[in-house]
Amino acid sequence: YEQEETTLRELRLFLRDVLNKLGRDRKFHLFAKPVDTEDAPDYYEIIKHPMDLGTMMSKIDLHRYQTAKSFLDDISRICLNALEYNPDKTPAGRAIRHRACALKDTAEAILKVELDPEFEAQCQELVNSR
Ligand SMILES: O=C(C1CCC1)N1C[C@@H]2C[C@H]3C[C@@H](O)[C@@H](O)[C@]2(C1)O3
Repeated sequence: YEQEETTLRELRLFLRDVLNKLGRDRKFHLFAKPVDTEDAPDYYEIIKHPMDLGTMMSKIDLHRYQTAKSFLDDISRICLNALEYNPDKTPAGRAIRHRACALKDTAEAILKVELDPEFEAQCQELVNSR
């Protein structure tokens, strides 16, 4: 049991570090907090599964991520929502779409370099065993 808690603690530390790296990049600031309906009144009519980097940090602390894959799934959700809501028809929409793709690619690139596949496999085994 202790070994399992040690593994999950290490995962939380790793994921906070990844989020901090993404949060330091100014071009990802628009993904930092939930979309404000003041700015986009129809946003939550269109986007049914909103996600943002601040919510992800809370989810880490709530022990909502048992694997790095589930963390990446939420990053992909942020990207998908941005592509869905922001059409490729205006410079503003294109800029958001570009940054959404950069967010996803950057997160995947960090994990490719910093995440040990063995460690991720150990996390997945933990999920399977529970
Ligand atoms: O999709 C997003 C965010 C980017 C990733 C989440 N928004 C929808 C609105 C449209 C556009 C301009 C502002 O109205 C601002 O509120 C938003 C925020 O950007």
